[in-house]
Amino acid sequence: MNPDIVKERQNATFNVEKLTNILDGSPEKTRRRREIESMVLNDPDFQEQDPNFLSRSERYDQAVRKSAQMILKLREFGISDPDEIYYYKNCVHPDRPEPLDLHLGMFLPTLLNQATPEQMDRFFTPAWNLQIIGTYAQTEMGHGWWRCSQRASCSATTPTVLPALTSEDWRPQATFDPATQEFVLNSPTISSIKWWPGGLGKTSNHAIVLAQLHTQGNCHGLHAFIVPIRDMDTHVPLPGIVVGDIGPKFGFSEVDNGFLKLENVRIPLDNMLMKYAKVEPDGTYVKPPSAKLTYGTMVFIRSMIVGQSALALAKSCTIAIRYSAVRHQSELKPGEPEPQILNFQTQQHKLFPVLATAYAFTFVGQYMKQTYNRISGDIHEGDYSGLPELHALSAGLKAFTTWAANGAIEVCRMSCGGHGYSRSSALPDIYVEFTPTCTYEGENTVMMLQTARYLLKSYSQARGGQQLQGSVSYLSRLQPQPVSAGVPPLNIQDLASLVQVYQLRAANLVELAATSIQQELQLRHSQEDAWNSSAIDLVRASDAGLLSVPQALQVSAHIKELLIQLRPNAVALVDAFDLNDKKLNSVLGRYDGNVYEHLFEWARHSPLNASEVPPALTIIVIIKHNQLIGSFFPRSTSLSTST
Ligand SMILES: CCCCCCCCCCCCCCCCCCCCCCCC(=O)SCCNC(=O)CCNC(=O)[C@H](O)C(C)(C)COP(=O)(O)OP(=O)(O)OC[C@H]1O[C@@H](n2cnc3c(N)ncnc32)[C@H](O)[C@@H]1OP(=O)(O)O
Ligand SMILES: Cc1cc2nc3c(=O)[nH]c(=O)nc-3n(C[C@H](O)[C@H](O)[C@H](O)COP(=O)(O)OP(=O)(O)OC[C@H]3O[C@@H](n4cnc5c(N)ncnc54)[C@H](O)[C@@H]3O)c2cc1C
Repeated sequence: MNPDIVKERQNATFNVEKLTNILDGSPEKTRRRREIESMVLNDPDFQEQDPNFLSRSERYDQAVRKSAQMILKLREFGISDPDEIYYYKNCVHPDRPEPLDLHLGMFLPTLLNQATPEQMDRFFTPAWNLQIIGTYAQTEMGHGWWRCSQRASCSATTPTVLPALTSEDWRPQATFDPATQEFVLNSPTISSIKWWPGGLGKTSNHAIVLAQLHTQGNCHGLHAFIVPIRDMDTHVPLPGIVVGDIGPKFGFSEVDNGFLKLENVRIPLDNMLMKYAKVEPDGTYVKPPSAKLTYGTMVFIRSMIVGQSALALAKSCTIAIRYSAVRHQSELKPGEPEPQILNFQTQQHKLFPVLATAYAFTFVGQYMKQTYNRISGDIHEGDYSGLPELHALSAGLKAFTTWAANGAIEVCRMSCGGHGYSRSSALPDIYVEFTPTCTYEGENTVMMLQTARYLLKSYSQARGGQQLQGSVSYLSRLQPQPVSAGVPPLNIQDLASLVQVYQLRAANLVELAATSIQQELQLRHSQEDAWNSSAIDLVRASDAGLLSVPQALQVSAHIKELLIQLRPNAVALVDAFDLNDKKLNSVLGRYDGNVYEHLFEWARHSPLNASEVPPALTIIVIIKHNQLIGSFFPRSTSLSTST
């Protein structure tokens, strides 16, 4: 154990185990989490080669092998609680998305939420047993954006009358053919080819495909269809299915994100998910109680991503803070030993806010999950009243927490200096695997605009005298104040006072956006144009804060005090996240702090070190021997035979 890190733990002023129990929810939950963790981490079937030293295809193969083992073990150990599945999966594939994520995270949940009992028997049971492997295909090459309900322009005609049609007409179509009781699915244009779905490229044999429903000559907007894409025995693509991998990406190397072109693919009537909307055998369309129910799985994942932001931050600051406790640099005072870099105020100012945010997001993630479970329970009982708030909250928190975490991971990486750039630190991987959360499940700006839409509606209800409930109740209670009204009193030591100032600021910003829309409406006479011209106000918090200059200085001084208070407990606070070394997989973030010897050991495994003279360098040796440089170089291929 590194002596610095031992000393850090001795100096801590609280019981780490108790805090871990609070983060987990209870001592029993901590015990169970550790039990699951040891099932995976001590299981030889999950041994792996360090993916940093593998090619993409090797990474994919290794991930598929581990995922298949995972499904067998989940079954063997009878693990079926979604939280426990999620936890088990995160231990099997720490920090890395894997080919079955979409199957577990979106295919199964969409069936649970939108399939009829008959469809549950036909699809969910085999999917749970991994006979059916599914993905969720919404995004297309030309559009990530969909409308859940029918628009007047939605048409089933061919592209000969292009000017009269909108982009929605060129999305994938599912046209009901009553003669055969089948839907015929087509991707009418290149841009309507499904693009991005995880596990689609090579792994899945079924896809939930989102397409425009056409029946009896009418278009009814976006609906979900279960489409078999590969033969269940041979895994070869079925007729009319053009499918494959979209190629290497920034990260997600283990995942076969794919493309899918549908060419007159026929599926039976009862492959449309019909818990809510229905098509009768004669083609009659039965409306769902709410068109937005089609988007239910996205709300589920958005809610889950809030907790993922917390986990990514917890990992990043554990690595950076432990490393900062064992790394020594420079001299604070001439002649004295080099201090731990964690003693530099600037290092604390980088890392302690990240630590605080990791804690805050952990609790926000728990709140989001509880809210999701409560409101989706109501929805299952037929009460849809909570849906708008759930949508606005999950969209807004998904965007806010992923943006914040995305930036903070990079702060942690840079705070580790050069070693943060090495893949051995794990920080580059955490970043590349996390950053697409800002894009997928709804691009963040688009999600913020959805939340803004809800806030503006709530604002106008509050101005109309309604008493609002839930997360927007502050809009009923607070009267937005013009900046000229002066600054509100603030006690920065008092949480209630801080919350009040935040609420007032939020109310002011909503008012600002509403005013902008009103002004734009007078100029542009179209609600949509006025909305777009006010989008910056809608999305971005304005620069006008509510604090006076002396208050802002007071905050700054208080932050410095807090840094000093936190310093002795910094390592203990990250220890409380209880991230096992194998799960963290970071040379810099090791629990024992023995960084340098393991950094050296790790580097020796680099494939480039497999031989002292890599084969490619033999050409240099040959060139040297023959003293062949300059004009001879282009003919070097024939030179190798000359020695
Ligand atoms: C027994 C065992 C059980 C086992 C279960 C298994 C569980 C196991 C769990 C274990 C988990 C394992 C691991 C999981 C890991 C998961 C990793 C996942 C990786 C994810 C990869 C990414 C996948 C994707 O990206 S999928 C594609 C996502 N795409 C999007 O998100 C597109 C975004 N676009 C949209 O949402 C829409 O197009 C939108 C909202 C931008 C515009 O739509 P529309 O035009 O219809 O809206 P508006 O006109 O603006 O509004 C109309 C109206 O509707 C309201 N509204 C919009 N959306 C919603 C919604 N979602 N819900 C409710 N309401 C909505 C909107 O507010 C408007 O309301 P008004 O009242 O009219 O104002
Ligand atoms: C790693 C990864 C995995 C994915 N997995 C899946 C999957 O499994 N299944 C699936 O269906 N999809 C998947 N996706 C696709 C993902 O859901 C989409 O990329 C995402 O919804 C964003 O859509 P887009 O790419 O069309 O972005 P765009 O909407 O084209 O966004 C580009 C820019 O335009 C701006 N913009 C767009 N619309 C508006 C607007 N109305 N107002 C203001 N600004 C706007 C955005 O803010 C952004 O800056 C995945 C994507 C990634 C990166």
